[in-house]
Amino acid sequence: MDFFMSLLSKTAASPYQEIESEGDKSSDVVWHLASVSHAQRETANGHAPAVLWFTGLSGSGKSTVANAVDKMLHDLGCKTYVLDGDNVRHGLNGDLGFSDADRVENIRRIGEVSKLFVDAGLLVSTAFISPFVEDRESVRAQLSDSQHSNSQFIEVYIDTPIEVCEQRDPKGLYKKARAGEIKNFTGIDSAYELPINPEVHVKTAEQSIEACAQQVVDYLKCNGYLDV
Ligand SMILES: Nc1ncnc2c1ncn2[C@@H]1O[C@H](COP(=O)(O)OS(=O)(=O)O)[C@@H](OP(=O)(O)O)[C@H]1O
Ligand SMILES: Nc1ncnc2c1ncn2[C@@H]1O[C@H](COP(=O)(O)OP(=O)(O)O)[C@@H](O)[C@H]1O
Repeated sequence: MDFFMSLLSKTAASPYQEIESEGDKSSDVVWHLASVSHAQRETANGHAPAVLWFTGLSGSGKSTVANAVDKMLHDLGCKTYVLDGDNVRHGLNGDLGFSDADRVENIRRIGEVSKLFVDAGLLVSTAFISPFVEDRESVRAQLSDSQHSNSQFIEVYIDTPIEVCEQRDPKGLYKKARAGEIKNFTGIDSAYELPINPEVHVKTAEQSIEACAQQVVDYLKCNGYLDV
């Protein structure tokens, strides 16, 4: 450690940057600047980083379309990853349930994780109901203070009528919710706030899974994300 510190002290710029403390948080926490720049990562990857933020009801098709998009982008040579509600709730967010407060915390943590993936240069797809406008906009705001010309937050509204979701019912959850066995179920006794101006609006009841995924990839192509 001493060896590295002495090396660092010989370099012109310090890799440490003080950050303003919020409230009573410790001001002893400093930000360590990265030695590989965002531009270097973009050049190496051949694409810009971003989060494709899929939002929609349970059964709307978030996971299905997100994974289809992930496969298409991977096949194009992009660095990608999918963060899925069902998986993340087993690990990182295993302590959270489905009250409004827990959903807010769920999305806050996913927002932070997404930001790290974007910082690492990836095209990350997230598949969470994320029912509240304020929380989605908060993640958007966190990803807007970058040096990139393109926005790093792309909201993908998976728009599927609840009747269709309920008919699909891939996990049998609507049936349980209607029977009163699951409380606070989104669209039944818990709110879903519609996206106001999503970058991509996908109607899964009107087109195939492949066409839905292609619509998202086309957005990236048309907006310069894949042309670095
Ligand atoms: N009460 C209730 N309401 C909604 N969904 C429920 C509930 N209980 C369990 N599940 C299952 O959890 C998945 C949703 O988790 P998310 O993390 O995406 O939810 S949220 O964004 O915090 O609202 C959701 O997955 P998807 O079907 O993939 O959306 C369900 O499988
Ligand atoms: N065009 C489509 N887009 C996405 N999913 C579709 C489509 N048509 C049918 N489905 C089916 O709907 C279900 C969606 O489930 P899932 O992707 O788990 O939704 P969510 O992640 O939103 O809960 C899957 O069984 C999928 O095969």
